[in-house]
Amino acid sequence: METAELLRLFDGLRVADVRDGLDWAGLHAKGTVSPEVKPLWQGATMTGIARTMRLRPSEKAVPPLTPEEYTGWAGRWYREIYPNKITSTIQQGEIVVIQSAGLPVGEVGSNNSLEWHAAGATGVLTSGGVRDTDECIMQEVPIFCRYRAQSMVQGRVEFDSLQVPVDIGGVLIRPGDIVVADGDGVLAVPVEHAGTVAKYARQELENDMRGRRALYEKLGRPLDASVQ
Ligand SMILES: O=C([O-])CC(=O)C(=O)O
Ligand SMILES: [Mg+2]
Repeated sequence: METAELLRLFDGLRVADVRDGLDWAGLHAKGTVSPEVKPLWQGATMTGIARTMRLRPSEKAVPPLTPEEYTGWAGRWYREIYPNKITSTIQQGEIVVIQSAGLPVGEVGSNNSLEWHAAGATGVLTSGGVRDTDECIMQEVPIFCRYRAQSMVQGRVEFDSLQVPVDIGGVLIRPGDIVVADGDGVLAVPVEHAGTVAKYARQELENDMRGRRALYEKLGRPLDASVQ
């Protein structure tokens, strides 16, 4: 299925609906990412196609360096050990999905998340840390992460690979799978089940909208986008 068609199928579906769709498709045990992975800011939502990157902890020793030497050494780390291979590969409607090295490091920050967004990514999902969080929140790129962090990557994290299956909060996410995230957390739909899952998720959403719309009317409450 084409990206545009997949995105159309999942357009407007809440995490709760997609969870139900997975159940209806017999996938009770699949999809739900650990609730430790949360939106960085209240109101963040995103739906997109996974473009994955795996990072790994480094065991390279940091040599004794003067601050002047450190500038060059850190720059080399970003060129040689942690090269930015992902930005130029991003397609419109994708979500950058990062299997973190799992260290107290901000592998995602206000700069790279905005760069990925400018390249077409709808949002960012990481099993690890984010830094520059106040700016990330101000920039309003949807980011879902496990924790906040402070450190840069040099001396700590190495690039491993692009477009490999990754583990995000106990869920295997493969390149091309559909990621849906909102205030209820994150889930991933295996792409081969996308049609069935979206169909029953849509049925759940429409039933729910009808039910809540009737309650809105009974309460004399003005209708909003969630019920029409
Ligand atoms: O420099 C990094 O690797 C992460 C970061 O702070 C940013 O992208 O803003
Ligand atoms: Mg930064």
